[in-house]
Amino acid sequence: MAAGRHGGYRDYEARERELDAAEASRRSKEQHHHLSGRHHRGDADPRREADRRRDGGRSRGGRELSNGYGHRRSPPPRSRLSARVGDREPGEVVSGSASDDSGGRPHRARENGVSSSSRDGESAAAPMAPSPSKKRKFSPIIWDRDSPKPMHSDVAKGKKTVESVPTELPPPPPLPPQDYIPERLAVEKSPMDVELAVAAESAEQLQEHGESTVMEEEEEYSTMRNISTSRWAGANDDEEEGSAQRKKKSASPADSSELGQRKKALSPELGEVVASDVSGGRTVSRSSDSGRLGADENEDLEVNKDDYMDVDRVDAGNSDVANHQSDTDSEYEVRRSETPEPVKPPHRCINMLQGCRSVDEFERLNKINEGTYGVVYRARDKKTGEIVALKKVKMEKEREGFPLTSLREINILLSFHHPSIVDVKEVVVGSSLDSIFMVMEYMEHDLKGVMEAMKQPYSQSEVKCLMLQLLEGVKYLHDNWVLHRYPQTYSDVGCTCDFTRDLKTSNLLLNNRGELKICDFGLSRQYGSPLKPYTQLVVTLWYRAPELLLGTKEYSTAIDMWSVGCIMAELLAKEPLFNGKTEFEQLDKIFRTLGTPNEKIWPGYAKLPGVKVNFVKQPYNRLRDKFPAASFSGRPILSEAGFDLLNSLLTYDPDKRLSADAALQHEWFREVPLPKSKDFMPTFPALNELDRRTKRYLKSPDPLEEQRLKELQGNIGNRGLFG
Ligand SMILES: Nc1ncnc2c1ncn2[C@@H]1O[C@H](COP(=O)(O)OP(=O)(O)OP(=O)(O)O)[C@@H](O)[C@H]1O
Repeated sequence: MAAGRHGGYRDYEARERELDAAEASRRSKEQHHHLSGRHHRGDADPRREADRRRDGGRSRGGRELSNGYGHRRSPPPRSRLSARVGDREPGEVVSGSASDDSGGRPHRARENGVSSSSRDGESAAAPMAPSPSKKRKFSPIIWDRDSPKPMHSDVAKGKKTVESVPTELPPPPPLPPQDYIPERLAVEKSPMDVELAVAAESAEQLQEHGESTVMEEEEEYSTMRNISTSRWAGANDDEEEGSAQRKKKSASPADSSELGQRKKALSPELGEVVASDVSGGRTVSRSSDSGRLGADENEDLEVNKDDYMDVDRVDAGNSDVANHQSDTDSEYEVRRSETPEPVKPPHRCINMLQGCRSVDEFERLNKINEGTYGVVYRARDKKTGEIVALKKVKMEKEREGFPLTSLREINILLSFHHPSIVDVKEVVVGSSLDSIFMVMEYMEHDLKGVMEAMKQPYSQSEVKCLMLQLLEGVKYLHDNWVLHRYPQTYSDVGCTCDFTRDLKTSNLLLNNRGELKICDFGLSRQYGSPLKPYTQLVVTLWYRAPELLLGTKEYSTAIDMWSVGCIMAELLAKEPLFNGKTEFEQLDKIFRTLGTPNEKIWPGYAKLPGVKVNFVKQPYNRLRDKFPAASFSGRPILSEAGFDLLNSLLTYDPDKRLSADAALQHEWFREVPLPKSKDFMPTFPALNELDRRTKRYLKSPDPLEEQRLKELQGNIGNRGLFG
């Protein structure tokens, strides 16, 4: 069994298997259905078909290279591959010993516009014509779209800007049914469509939470918060929601300036507050320079047009609307009348008027981990008995109140529903209202911890199972991505906001049902600059895309795909692919493996701010050396298709890097060994249920830790290490 292979947890897993036998068999069928459904879905679903076409045929069956050059799935004729070593371009793949291992068959691999050649330089592919049809899909949703011009900032200097204007309208994001928005309002509503409101009543209600001590003992961050007087406008309040949505409908982004002003009042941006009087349905718009709810939020504040966040709303449930924003109202009306009115599913949101629950309603079980930006606890909901993860969001130095943008982001997270995304169930407040906690579904492990505990790397079929789930989650985030443009003065924002920066193994959570879920996709960044974490923990650079390391001012969802490539390599090898300690070292490691990029394989490279002349000059891509097709040296083996996927994810030019959608269609997932069913994925003792000190011992046993563990065992009683 795989479990045995992964660290001797056979008994544990066997117990698990026994208990879950019936359930496992059911899920096995579902999984089978899912996989076969994937095949059929692609053919049956016209939108997916359209996506595939837009991806430039990169999906299986005649797909092209993500680096912009034509590519054949089967090895091309020898004549096309033949070239001398000296003909190789920098960044070119140099296949390793695998070439020999595989009987002299020339390896086809590619990187940055050049196909691979055999290691001895027998062959190298000539670049083929670039495919103009391959464009990275941009987010359907843009914040601050009305900005007169893109705002730039220097990432390397601590300022950052996301500047992405969609070159084409993407298909509507596949929102889950929970997020359904009534047809009439579809053009306006999106998961990102959030309103913040302030009501005097909420202050009183939240004050009733009283004193709490449960989660607070370790907290050092005690500043005045004004969340007690804030709320999200009527998401659960049907009556109010209805009226708010009607107003929103009339406040389309494309509407007149007058409507724009009204919309502004309804959809606050940084620092803007909408106060709602539920009883009277009164809505008052406010704004604050600080971007926070202040104690004096009852004062009417002037609406500043520049502060206004313009959300380009796209409704997932209405692809016509999403894809044809230029349609006239009448055309839209016609389409609406043709579409039957679906039943509105339950919509999860927080009504701050009713107040957030108090953290007192949870019993703390143990501290799971402390991330860079927040502490995560395992806790039990006293009311339901449900085990959850509570993430306390640090708000050190947030003296001016709770950042409004954070509330907006919380609502975004609450609206996300996907099997590969950790569910954020609700937000609860600390006793003194100076802290907030996100209540998340609890996951037993994170991938980083699991890989540290494993004796051997995951098998290829296990990696495929994990990669499929990861890619599904990333695709979901990208389909629902919010593009932000940050105000020129970074300090005006005091926070960053994106859903793309933090794909790394510690943010990939696993449970003992073989499920992988992405956590921490941006919220915590609301509370501080990513370059200035609250703790002194080192922010890992291992998964960071080269364009970010080189200080690009513009980046896209492609940065996540680079991280996905790094994670795939790490899953296969059980060690990080590029583990630099500094940005320079990180780039150096990347260049030594993939070759030093140049203008030819990465147009625009030379103009990137961080490009230095003293980078290592490595003319070839040596990635294949690390993942040969056959190996007697203990290196992880990877088939041609697998290497093709890995190399496509680790393509230098972000525009040519494989998208999540295209990656999901990659032939590697369809060749043997097939992806393992989740039900047969290895399981592990739930380290997250243990005290961190115990965890530390299990990860790296040493005499000192052993002693500490013995002491600790006195505290955990008869429960045993694995509970
Ligand atoms: N829902 C959850 N269930 C179980 N453990 C979790 C959950 N969410 C987070 N964790 C644990 O807490 C750790 C830190 O969480 P998270 O990444 O959200 O915090 P962070 O402050 O953003 O840290 P970083 O920026 O370093 O990733 C994770 O690596 C994981 O071990």
